[in-house]
Amino acid sequence: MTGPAAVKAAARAAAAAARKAAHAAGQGRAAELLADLLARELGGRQPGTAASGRVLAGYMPMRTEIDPLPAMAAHPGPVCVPVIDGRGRPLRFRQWTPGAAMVEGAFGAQIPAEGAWLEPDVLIVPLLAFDARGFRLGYGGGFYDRTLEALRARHPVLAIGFAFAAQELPQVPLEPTDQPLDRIVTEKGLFPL
Ligand SMILES: Nc1nc2c(c(=O)[nH]1)N(C=O)[C@@H](CNc1ccc(C(=O)N[C@@H](CCC(=O)O)C(=O)O)cc1)CN2
Ligand SMILES: Nc1ncnc2c1ncn2[C@@H]1O[C@H](COP(=O)(O)OP(=O)(O)OP(=O)(O)O)[C@@H](O)[C@H]1O
Repeated sequence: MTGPAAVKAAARAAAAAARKAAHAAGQGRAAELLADLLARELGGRQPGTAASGRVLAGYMPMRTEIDPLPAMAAHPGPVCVPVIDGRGRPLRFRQWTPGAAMVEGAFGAQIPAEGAWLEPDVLIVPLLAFDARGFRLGYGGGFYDRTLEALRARHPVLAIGFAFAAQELPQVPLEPTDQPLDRIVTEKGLFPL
């Protein structure tokens, strides 16, 4: 392997180690800070407010990812989580509620056993590393890049990276297909982009 893919693979290994150490130290009030940002950006957290009309995509935390579940549970509108539809394809999203029956999906992620397929306009995006330009490094499937590209071609999208502060890199290695994040939230609060 040469070129950007090899550079990304090396960055992934270092980022995974940094995330593991941060995860062991705990995420503090990170999920509450994320819920606060969502309420601020989307306009409230009560049923009947503007936020209840917005479809939020979260994720089921795997490995040492920071846990967004409390922020997902606090969203007043529909919430969904990613489902892999095949290599080289954008993610699909299935409705999730706290306590929904889950099964193991591709690559070890938990996915809802049943439920409506939804199109999110706000996404909490998992990552291995991020930088101050808003670029991210994931597990290398290109799933979120393809997904954000497709969603952004259809309607405005708010993509919020959620991570430990220790996952910041000076510059994430880039490829032309990388889609930037609109916001990044860590356990220290909203990260200035
Ligand atoms: N919580 C969570 N759910 C998610 C994602 C995520 O990043 N986090 N995804 C975001 O895309 C999708 C899952 N994508 C994944 C892609 C690759 C690997 C993985 O284990 N990759 C191997 C290398 C595999 C290979 O190259 O063949 C590895 O990292 O060791 C895991 C998940 C959908 N659901
Ligand atoms: N929209 C796209 N169209 C075609 N190829 C793409 C697209 N987005 C990403 N790719 C390709 O997918 C591969 C993996 O992308 P990348 O390394 O950016 O994944 P990642 O962002 O780390 O993973 P993920 O988004 O799944 O968490 C790269 O070779 C990239 O060129």
